[in-house]
Amino acid sequence: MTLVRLDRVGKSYGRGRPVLSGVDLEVRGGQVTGLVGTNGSGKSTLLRILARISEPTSGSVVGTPSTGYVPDRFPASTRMSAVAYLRHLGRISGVPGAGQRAEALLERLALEGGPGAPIRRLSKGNAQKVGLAQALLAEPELLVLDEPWSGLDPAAHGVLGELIAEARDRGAGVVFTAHDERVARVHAGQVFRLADGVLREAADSVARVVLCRDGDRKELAVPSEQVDEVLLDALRSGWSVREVRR
Ligand SMILES: Nc1ncnc2c1ncn2[C@@H]1O[C@H](COP(=O)(O)OP(=O)(O)OP(=O)(O)O)[C@@H](O)[C@H]1O
Repeated sequence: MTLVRLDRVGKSYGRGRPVLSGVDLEVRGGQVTGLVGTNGSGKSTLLRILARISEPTSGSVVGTPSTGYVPDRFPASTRMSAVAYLRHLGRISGVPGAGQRAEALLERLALEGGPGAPIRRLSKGNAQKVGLAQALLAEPELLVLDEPWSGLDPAAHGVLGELIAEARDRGAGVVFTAHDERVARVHAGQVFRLADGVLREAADSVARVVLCRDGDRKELAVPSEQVDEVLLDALRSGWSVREVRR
């Protein structure tokens, strides 16, 4: 089911060159979409339009799913504790059992200081965890995550991957941005690259490499320009190359 669709979406700030020009994107339930692109290519702009926080200058956005949005930097300014803040948000938006759910999410993400930690004193990565818990609290139909991995430690990386997969499995649509295309490939069923205001499928920029060693087999998604380097490292470590799919 299509949750939201961008039709020929354009966005300009002031009189400068448009940041987005003619972007088409369909987000379906049960689908994870990754967006990659260089700094300033317009990824956050596109996510804000998807989350209906910002309006496009041209084109249209069709669909109004319930949405959880995590900005690239969570504004952690309140004196409240993480759990009290989330419980409060849950109460005003009518989420049943918000307190318990918030506590469970914060514990799962291993918030430093626990669910009772005051938000204002949190580090960037820990504040990001509160932002994630907030977005997930009401189990929205659409989850929009702006660079959700930035600032997270490896354990939280793993939990975030699980949370994205769980959202997908309950039928939510997930759209995230990432700087590392390999990270995007691991978590998304489809990956698009934003460049010069245009969105294109990034599928052909990644190769699948299948390696074998002593009965073990592993399959890697490798950016095309790094294939030679990865193969060389693998051969040096005693792996044999079974297949390279470009
Ligand atoms: N509110 C704004 N007013 C004016 N220009 C803006 C505004 N927001 C973004 N821009 C400009 O739009 C362009 C795209 O910014 P955006 O934040 O969407 O890129 P991004 O791909 O998310 O970048 P990064 O990877 O660095 O987070 C940049 O040139 C930025 O300066």
